[in-house]
Amino acid sequence: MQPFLTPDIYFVTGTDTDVGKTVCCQALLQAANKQKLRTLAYKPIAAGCEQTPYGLRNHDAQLLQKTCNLEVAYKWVNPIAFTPAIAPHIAAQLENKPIEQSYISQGLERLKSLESDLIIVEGAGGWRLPLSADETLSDWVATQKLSVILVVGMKLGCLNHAILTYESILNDGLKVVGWIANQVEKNMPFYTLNIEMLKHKINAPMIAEIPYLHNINEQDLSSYVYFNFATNEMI
Ligand SMILES: Nc1ncnc2c1ncn2[C@@H]1O[C@H](COP(=O)(O)OP(=O)(O)OP(=O)(O)O)[C@@H](O)[C@H]1O
Ligand SMILES: C[C@H](N)[C@H](N)CCCCCC(=O)O
Ligand SMILES: [Mg+2]
Repeated sequence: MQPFLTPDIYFVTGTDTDVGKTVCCQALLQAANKQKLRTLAYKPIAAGCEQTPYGLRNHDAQLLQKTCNLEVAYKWVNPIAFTPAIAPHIAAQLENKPIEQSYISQGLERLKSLESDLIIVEGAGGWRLPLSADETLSDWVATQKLSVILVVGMKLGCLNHAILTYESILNDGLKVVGWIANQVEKNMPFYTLNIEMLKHKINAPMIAEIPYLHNINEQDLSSYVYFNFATNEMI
């Protein structure tokens, strides 16, 4: 019998909230699915949920749940859900449900217990997302020693945000395995010069470049990903 190998796990962060982390997680999962890997997704914390007969549901988490190719219950993809679309630590305070790092870890362990090749973990907000007055989601990523993928939402101001985020991840002792240029604007002025500066500042490959597309969450984005998850090499 083949031994059960542990999956590769990537934590996907972004230069801010709303920069396309979910879109990029979908693209990465679609690429890995085409590469015949068994994929899972984890969105440990989601703020901005709808009440349904089955419980709270977050749109990002539902998209990730349907994009990965192993079937798992919603709760396994998104264990911590808050109704208001606000900073999660504030939602946690309002609802008197503190965000425990151990609970986030348990959720990841549960996914790791399934036979998969790849787990894509989507953060919430940007790198230093507070979980409480004293803890951030990046603390949890550091305890798990996860490899990080940085999504840059290509718009004016992204250079500063990308460089600060990249430096923080390295200072936290973690590896940035790659970054993604996500075109959140149809025509960013001097797009190519911005990409050049990011390539100069970030010592990791640009593993995907996603164009601006309508109905992007419904599209197959796998061809915009230049990373082979089976070999961990650029295509
Ligand atoms: N390349 C793109 N082309 C067109 N629209 C995009 C693109 N990338 C993202 N969007 C749109 O921008 C919005 C934000 O994207 P997304 O939800 O993926 O961001 P996020 O970083 O995951 O946000 P959050 O912090 O809430 O998780 C969505 O409406 C999404 O459809
Ligand atoms: C509600 C939103 N879409 C995200 N899920 C949460 C973003 C929190 C950002 C917190 C902050 O850095 O100010
Ligand atoms: Mg998202």
